[in-house]
Amino acid sequence: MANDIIKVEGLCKEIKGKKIVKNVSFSVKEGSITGLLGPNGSGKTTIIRLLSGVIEPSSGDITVMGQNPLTNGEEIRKNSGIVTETTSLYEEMTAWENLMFFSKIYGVRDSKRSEELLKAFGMWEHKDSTISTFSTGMKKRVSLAKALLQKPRILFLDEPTNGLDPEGIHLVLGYLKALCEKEGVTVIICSHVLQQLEGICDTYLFIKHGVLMEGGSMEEIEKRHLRNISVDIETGLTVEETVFAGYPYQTIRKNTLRFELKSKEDISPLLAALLERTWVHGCTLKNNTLEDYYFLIGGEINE
Ligand SMILES: Nc1ncnc2c1ncn2[C@@H]1O[C@H](COP(=O)(O)OP(=O)(O)OP(=O)(O)O)[C@@H](O)[C@H]1O
Repeated sequence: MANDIIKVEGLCKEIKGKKIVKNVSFSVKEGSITGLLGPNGSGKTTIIRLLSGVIEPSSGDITVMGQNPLTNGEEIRKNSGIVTETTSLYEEMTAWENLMFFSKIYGVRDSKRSEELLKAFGMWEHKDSTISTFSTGMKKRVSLAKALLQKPRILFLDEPTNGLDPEGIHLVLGYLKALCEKEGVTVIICSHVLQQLEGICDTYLFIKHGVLMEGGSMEEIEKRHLRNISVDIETGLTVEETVFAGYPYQTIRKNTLRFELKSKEDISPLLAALLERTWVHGCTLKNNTLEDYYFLIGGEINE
């Protein structure tokens, strides 16, 4: 079992009399990918800044890699990579020159690391082009390579997919997940676009108005919150009723019925009953996405 690389207990941050982070507690396992999810202004960036020691908490305890960010922020930042919304690359230098420049600053002697990272993020063939000629997505990939140069133990990513097209998001998150798994990097990734992180993170933390509403793996969240489920089934069933085999349904479109079930355990007997009668070509759960849970839990929270 991996150890906790980040521990946060009763964290509060007030800025100019406004409570931004409210009594937040969580821990992060080394080598895991954690998604900090919430709408604009919910406090995600503030939490990242508190963890990396850029700002001080009003109260509460934080331990990152066994250190207190307040007193050992420098040490934490030395062992972390960070990608914020601004790229922090030199626009008039090439991708390669940027990585060579930052390698020198970080004390990374072997240029093989830059080569390996540019290849991992699909940027090797563009290494000699200047950053100013790159699209947002290409800049983002070089920024990620830069953040990973010194083999950080923790990678903080603040909205890393902003400005990327759907294909770019898929590629960048895919590369990132593979690389971090290989190198055992712990990743904290902030996003307000919940669907993008579905399937990427080991743990999800839902933030709303500075409050941590829920935290856990997708399975844990599902177990705690999935009550009734909606399932769309593509089938040839044509009976003019609203209940089949004891399960209520409505017709969504030709050959697609939406069943309302009490639990996932109902899916197999329902499909078996349908298959006895006719064909079934597909079955999709409709209300178990991250976003569904976020809104379900957000609606339940009583601040
Ligand atoms: N230095 C500051 N002074 C005043 N208010 C601040 C400051 N920093 C953050 N805030 C406020 O704190 C709240 C949370 O901001 P934060 O940037 O942490 O949210 P976020 O969840 O990262 O949002 P986004 O998704 O837009 O990046 C916002 O209402 C913001 O206006």
